[in-house]
Amino acid sequence: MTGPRTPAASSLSISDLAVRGEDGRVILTVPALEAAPGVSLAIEGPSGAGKSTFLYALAGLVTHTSGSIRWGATDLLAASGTERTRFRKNHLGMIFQDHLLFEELSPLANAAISAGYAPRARRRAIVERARTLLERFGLGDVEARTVRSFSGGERQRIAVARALAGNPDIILADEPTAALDRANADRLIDDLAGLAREEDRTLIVVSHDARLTNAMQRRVRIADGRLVEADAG
Ligand SMILES: Nc1ncnc2c1ncn2[C@@H]1O[C@H](COP(=O)(O)OP(=O)(O)OP(=O)(O)O)[C@@H](O)[C@H]1O
Repeated sequence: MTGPRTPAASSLSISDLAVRGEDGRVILTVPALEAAPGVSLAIEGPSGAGKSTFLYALAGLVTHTSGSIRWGATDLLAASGTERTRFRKNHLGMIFQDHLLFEELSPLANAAISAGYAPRARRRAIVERARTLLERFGLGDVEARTVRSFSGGERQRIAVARALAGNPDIILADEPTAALDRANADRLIDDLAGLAREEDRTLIVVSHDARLTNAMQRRVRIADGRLVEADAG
């Protein structure tokens, strides 16, 4: 028996999106954007163009919006605050510029933080996946030290492990390589792009790093607060 098909939560469809700032000024418009589940997509554009605003909008974290952002059957902008929170918990992994790690906790406790509010049956899997990801990212001492004593690059990788530990369908990342030297950036790109590809996750990154944007299947550009397709690949 097959029931009615619901679109995968990670298929994205945007129409007539406008985001306003606190002063009422429109800071971003996205006339239309469609992305299939499992795609990797780079968002490029000059500083102040609206890239971070777009990423926050995709996570349902902005107010003063009109139009629609659909992830599968969920219209994020029409959803209540509770529904948005639930959607984020169930489907999104976010890597934002300020990592907001808990300084007093170990890398493992940080990476597995979502286990604390996940259903009991999922907790062990989250902790184990967090541990596996930290190992894959080359981090030692994952329980012995607090994150305060880890370097910028290591903290970045802990933040990535945290975003991925809950097995999200959708990963949103804002300048994930910004604080890293070339070697660490390249390693993170391989890890992030590799995991997304192997596991068929939708990955959307904002970045000025050409190596990272070139590793994505599609690139779009935001210029003067408006999203335009740069390269449909
Ligand atoms: N809540 C807000 N109210 C008013 N203006 C805002 C608000 N949020 C962002 N802006 C403005 O909107 C513009 C886009 O900001 P955003 O952070 O999205 O740019 P960006 O492309 O990510 O830039 P960067 O590459 O420098 O991080 C900026 O001019 C910013 O000051």
